[in-house]
Amino acid sequence: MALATFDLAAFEAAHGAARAQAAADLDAICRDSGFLILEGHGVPEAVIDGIWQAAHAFFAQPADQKARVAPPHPGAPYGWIGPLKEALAASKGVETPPDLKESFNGGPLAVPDQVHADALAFCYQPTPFPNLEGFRPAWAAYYTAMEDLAARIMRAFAAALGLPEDRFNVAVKDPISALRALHYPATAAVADADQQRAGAHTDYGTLTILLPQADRGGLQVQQGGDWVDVTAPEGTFVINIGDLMARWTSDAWVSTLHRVVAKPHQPARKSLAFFHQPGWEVEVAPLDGSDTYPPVLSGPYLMGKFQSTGT
Ligand SMILES: O=C(O)CCC(=O)C(=O)O
Ligand SMILES: [Fe+2]
Repeated sequence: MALATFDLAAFEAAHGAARAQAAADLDAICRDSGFLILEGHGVPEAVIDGIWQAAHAFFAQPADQKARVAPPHPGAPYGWIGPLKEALAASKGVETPPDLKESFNGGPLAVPDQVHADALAFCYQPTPFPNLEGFRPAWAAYYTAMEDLAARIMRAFAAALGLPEDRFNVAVKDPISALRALHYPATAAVADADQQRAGAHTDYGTLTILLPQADRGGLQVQQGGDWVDVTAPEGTFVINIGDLMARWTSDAWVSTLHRVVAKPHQPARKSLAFFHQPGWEVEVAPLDGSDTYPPVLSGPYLMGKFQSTGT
């Protein structure tokens, strides 16, 4: 499926009717598919090359090395989550075999001055970084670039919803976003129909910035009951709406079901997913004042979702 494209730099540079048109186009995409290709993102190539190098070097290590940065206790969110440890479909209440993947996960780079004790015990746990030369600076540079990009997209989202462009500023202050490097090993000769590389799920937060490995397919989005293949041209990101944006917009915007399909004899694939999540205590309630969804607090909501997927 060719996803619709949104040029962020062009939106930011536009004035008057052109800006309103770009915002209306973005609104239509978010109502229709909830997935888009982002151009004009401005993330330097060196930052992207750096994180790819770091991810390749990390996953190439033997399992016992990777295990040194496993989450320090059950339920801790960051570090290396080894193969067959997570089933994303479980977040939708669907029982499947575990996903065919491993991941390295990291949280906010700094702890703000005043944080809730639960936040400190969950999303502000330190990320256990591997002892690989260059890994940590490359990770931090990419994480920072993603935070900045997410804040810019949230301004465009506000415009698309006909709100003041700073409407989500409070949500992007002290965000508790997570960056996840994913590795899906090459698949075997036989695939179990129920087992995917990442089971069908929606993302939990406001928006996800995904960078799939070029020339490796597998990401599929559900459209009209069918699974449709998605690819991203090199130099772009795939952006999708998460559940919090659907809650905020009373389902006017869609948090679309997606998965990474497993088929026999696939080569290994990697991706980088940045999950933007408002600050721990940000309340998300329908912007139209309706009772489509009860209000939730960003942090506890995320924690509940996260805990549903561990095996
Ligand atoms: O690897 C991908 O392309 C998508 C991963 C994904 O959807 C997720 O981790 O939430
Ligand atoms: Fe996802």
